Amino acid sequence: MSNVDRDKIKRAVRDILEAIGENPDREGLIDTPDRVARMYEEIFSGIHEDPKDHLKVLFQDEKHEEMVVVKDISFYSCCEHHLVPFFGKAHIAYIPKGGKLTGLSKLARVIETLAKKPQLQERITKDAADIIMKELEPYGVVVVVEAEHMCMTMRGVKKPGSKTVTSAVRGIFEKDISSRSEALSLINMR
Ligand SMILES: Nc1nc2c(ncn2[C@@H]2O[C@H](COP(=O)(O)OP(=O)(O)OP(=O)(O)O)[C@@H](O)[C@H]2O)c(=O)[nH]1
Ligand SMILES: [Zn+2]
Repeated sequence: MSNVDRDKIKRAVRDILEAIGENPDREGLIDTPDRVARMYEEIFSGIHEDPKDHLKVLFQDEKHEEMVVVKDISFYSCCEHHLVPFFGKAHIAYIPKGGKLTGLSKLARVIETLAKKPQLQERITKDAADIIMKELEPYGVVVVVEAEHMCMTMRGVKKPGSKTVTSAVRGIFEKDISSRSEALSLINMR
């Protein structure tokens, strides 16, 4: 059972097409409201998921207490101000504690779930760091997100190629400058 009211989206998209002066009944647009409804259901599916549910997979027997970095996690999200895409890469470094090591893909899944709703880049960054801290209770976590916002490139201020970089630093990384530098250099290593 879907949580999305597809018929309501279809009606709204038809209204928008009319409002911009298009003919929603012309051949090329006739199925567009339905396509947009299905697309919204897909790209906003994170509204109905809890990102922390991905972090229940733990490898408790592995006593790995060294840094783990998953970088270049590509994501697509939608800016909550204009409902146009912003997209880029997220990088996560954490130091697991007490056997709370999670599956690598689960870190990417946290980003994926957070991205699939109307969002702010800062909120994805901060929420990912806070959820990992709460669920995995690691020594620390660093999340860096770099993205291009289409509301700044295709319209408005029109600055194609401009990138926004946000970071959230938690736990040991807040105070231990050498650990933080190691995490950031691993993230920046190409
Ligand atoms: N902090 C933050 N701002 C964002 C994000 N995505 C879009 N924005 C900004 O949200 C702001 C909305 O500004 P408004 O003045 O209300 O809207 P606007 O008239 O369309 O603004 P312009 O984009 O400057 O034309 C813009 O500065 C966008 O660049 C984001 O993820 N984080
Ligand atoms: Zn925007």
